[in-house]
Amino acid sequence: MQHPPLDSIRNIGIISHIDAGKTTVSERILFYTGETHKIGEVHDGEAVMDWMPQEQERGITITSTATVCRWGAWWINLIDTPGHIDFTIEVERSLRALDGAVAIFSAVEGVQPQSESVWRQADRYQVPRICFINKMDRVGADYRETLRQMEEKLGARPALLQLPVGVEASFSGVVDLIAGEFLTFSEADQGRTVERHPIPAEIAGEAMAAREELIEAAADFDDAILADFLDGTAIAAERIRAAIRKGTIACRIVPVFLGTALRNKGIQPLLDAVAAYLPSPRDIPPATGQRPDGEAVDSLPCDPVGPLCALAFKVQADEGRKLTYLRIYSGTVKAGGALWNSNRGCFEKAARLFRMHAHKREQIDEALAGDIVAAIGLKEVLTGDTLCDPAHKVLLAGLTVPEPVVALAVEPKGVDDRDKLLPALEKLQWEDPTFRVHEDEETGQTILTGMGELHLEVVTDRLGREFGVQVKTGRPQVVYRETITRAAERQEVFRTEFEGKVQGGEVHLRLAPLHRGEGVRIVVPPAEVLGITRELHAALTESLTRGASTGCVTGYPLTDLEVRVTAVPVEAGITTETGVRAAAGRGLMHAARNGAPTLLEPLMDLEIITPTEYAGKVLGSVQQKRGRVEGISSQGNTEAIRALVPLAEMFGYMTELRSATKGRGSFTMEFSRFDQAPVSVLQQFGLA
Ligand SMILES: Nc1nc2c(ncn2[C@@H]2O[C@H](COP(=O)(O)OP(=O)(O)OP(=O)(O)O)[C@@H](O)[C@H]2O)c(=O)[nH]1
Repeated sequence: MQHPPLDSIRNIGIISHIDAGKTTVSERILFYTGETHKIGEVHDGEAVMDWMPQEQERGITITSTATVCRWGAWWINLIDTPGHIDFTIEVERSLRALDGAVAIFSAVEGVQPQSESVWRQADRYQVPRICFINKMDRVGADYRETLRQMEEKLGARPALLQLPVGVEASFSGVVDLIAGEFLTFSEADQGRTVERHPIPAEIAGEAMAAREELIEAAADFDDAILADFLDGTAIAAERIRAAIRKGTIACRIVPVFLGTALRNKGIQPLLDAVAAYLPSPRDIPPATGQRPDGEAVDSLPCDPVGPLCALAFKVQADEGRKLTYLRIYSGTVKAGGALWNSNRGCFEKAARLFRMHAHKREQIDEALAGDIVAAIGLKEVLTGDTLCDPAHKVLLAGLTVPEPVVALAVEPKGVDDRDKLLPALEKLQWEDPTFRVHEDEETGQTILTGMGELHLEVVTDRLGREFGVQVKTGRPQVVYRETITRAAERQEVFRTEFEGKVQGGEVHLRLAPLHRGEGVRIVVPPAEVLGITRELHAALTESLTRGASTGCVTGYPLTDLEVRVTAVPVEAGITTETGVRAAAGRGLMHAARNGAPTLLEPLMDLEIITPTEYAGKVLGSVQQKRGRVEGISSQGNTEAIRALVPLAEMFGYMTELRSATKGRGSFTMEFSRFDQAPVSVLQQFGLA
C-alpha cells in the first residue's frame, strides 16, 4: 500500500459564492487528475461532487464531500465545502479539516456577499488561500474589477500570477508570468492537453510590467529578491515561487489565477498552484487539545509515529451504517485497531479504512498523520468527535458545537411516515451535532432543535427527499433556559408503600446561582463521604442530571447553577434506589422553585452586509428588535453592521432584510450566549 509522503499532501477546500463555479471547477479537477473519465456537468445534474439528490436537482452544494486525487507527485484531498454559511457547523468542520483553500470568484459578478462571509470565516481560522477568477469567457468578464473588489471588500492582497489572452468569447488562454509562457488548452481533448507557447507580442509589454509587479510583491517575503530586483539581476522562477509560497502560507498574500472552467481553460495551472503555494500538513501550526484532567496539550506534531489523534470531521449515513471522515493530526490509524473516543468516553473500532475517490472506495490498512480517510465500524462517533490512542487520551480543541436554540414540532403525515420518522431523524443526527431530537413529555410531539430556521427547514426537506418521510411542522420557537436568581435549600423525603412494604429515600440539596455561561454543575460527594452504596450514588447522580435537563418550572433545561448534595440519610430496610431517585428529582424541582427562577433567552451575533444607502433603515430595524449594535464598518459602498440580537426577534428576518435592501443585503447569525429574557416572556410562563 502506498502512503502519500507528508510534504506531498494538500488538504484543500474550495470556497465560493453560490454559482461562482465551485462544482464545475471540481468536476474538471477530477477529470484532469484521472479520477473520472467524463466531465459531469452541473446543468445536466451529473456532477460527481454533488451527490445528494437535492444537490443534483437544484445544482447547488449543501454538504461537504471529501475525495482524493493525484496530481503529479501530489495527493490532493479535496473537501467540497458548502456555500451557505447558515450551516455553520458544515463550514466550521470543513475549515477544521483543511489546510488551505481555493477561493473562486466569477469574473462577471466579482466578490459577492456570500464569498465575503466565507472569506472572513477563513480569515478567522487563518486558512491560506489562492484564488481562481472563473467565467473569463462570459460577456462582461472583468478580472481587474474582481481584483479591486478583493482588496476593497475583503481587505486581501491579491498577487496576479497570470494575464489573460483575449477577452470574453475570444479568451484563449493565460500567460504564466513567472515561467514567461503562454498556455492554451486543446479543444480536441476537452482541455486535457496544455500547449505552451511564447508570450504573444501584443501583450509582451503588459506581461513585463505585470511580472515586475509580481516580483515586487514576492520581494516582501524574501529580502534577497528585493536586492537583486534593485540591482537588475535576473531572478530565477523557483525563487519567486518560494517567496510567494511563504507569503501565501502566512496569509499575507493571495495568488490569483484566471480561467473558465466550463470551457476547460486554466484548471491545470490552478492544480499546479495548489501544489506550489498551498501548505502541506507539516506547514501549518500543529493541532492543540486537552487531556482528560484538563491539562492543555500545546501541540500534536504531525508525525506518523506520534500518539494517534484524529478528528471525525464528518459522519455520514451510508446504507444504514456510519461512514466517518477522519482528519489525522498525529500518529497512524490502523484498520481493526482500537480507538478511544474522547467525546463519548468509549472505545471504538475502525473496522475498515478507505481512501475516498470520486466514484469508488479504495480499502487501505492504515493511514498516517496529515491524511484524510474514511472509516466504517465506528458506532458511537458523532461529527466533531476526537479519536485517539487509548494510552494518550486527548480532546482536540476548536470544534465547538453550539447549543441548539430553535425548536420545531413535527408530526408525521401518514401511518407509514410515523414508523419511519424516528430512525430517519437518528441518522440525520449522526451527521449534524447541532441538530437534536426529543419528545415533548406533555404533548407527545416530536421536537427538533437546531441552529436556526433555515437549518431546520433543510432537515425537514431532507426527511422527505432522502428518507421518504412526510411531516407537518409547527412554527419555529425559541429554546429558552431556566435558572435561579438566589440560593435555595431543600430536604426532600420520599415515601411510598408497595405491596405492604414501605420504601423511600431522603436527599438534602443546596442550589446556588452561577455566572452566565457556566452551565450546570452537579456536585455529588463520593459514596464513602455520603455513607451510601455505589448503586445509590449512581441513581442519585443520574436523577439530578436528568432533572436538570428538563427544568423545574417551565420545562426548559436548567443552566448557570450549582446543585450540591449535602446529605443522603439512609434508613435500613426503607431506603431504595427508586426512593432516592424520586427524592432527588422532586427535591431539585422544589429547591429550584424556591430559588426565584427566571428564564434566559438566546442572543445571537448578527452580521449584516448592506449597501450604504439602506444602512440607516437596517440599523433602525435592528434596534427595534432589541438589538445592540456593536460595530459598523464601511467597505466601499457597503456597510457591515455587527449587533447582538435576541433570536426570538429574528424569525423571518431573511425576507425582511431582502425587502428592506431590494435584495442586496445579506446576513449571517451565530449563537452568542444566553441572557435574561424580557418581562413579556417571563409573564407568559408566570415568572413575573
Ligand atoms: N460561462 C461560464 N459558465 C460557467 C463557468 N463555470 C461555471 N459556469 C456555470 O455557472 C453555473 C454555476 O456553476 P456551479 O459549478 O454549479 O457553481 P457552484 O459554485 O458549484 O454553485 P453551488 O453548488 O450552488 O455553490 C452553472 O450553470 C455552470 O455551468 C464558466 O467558466 N463559464
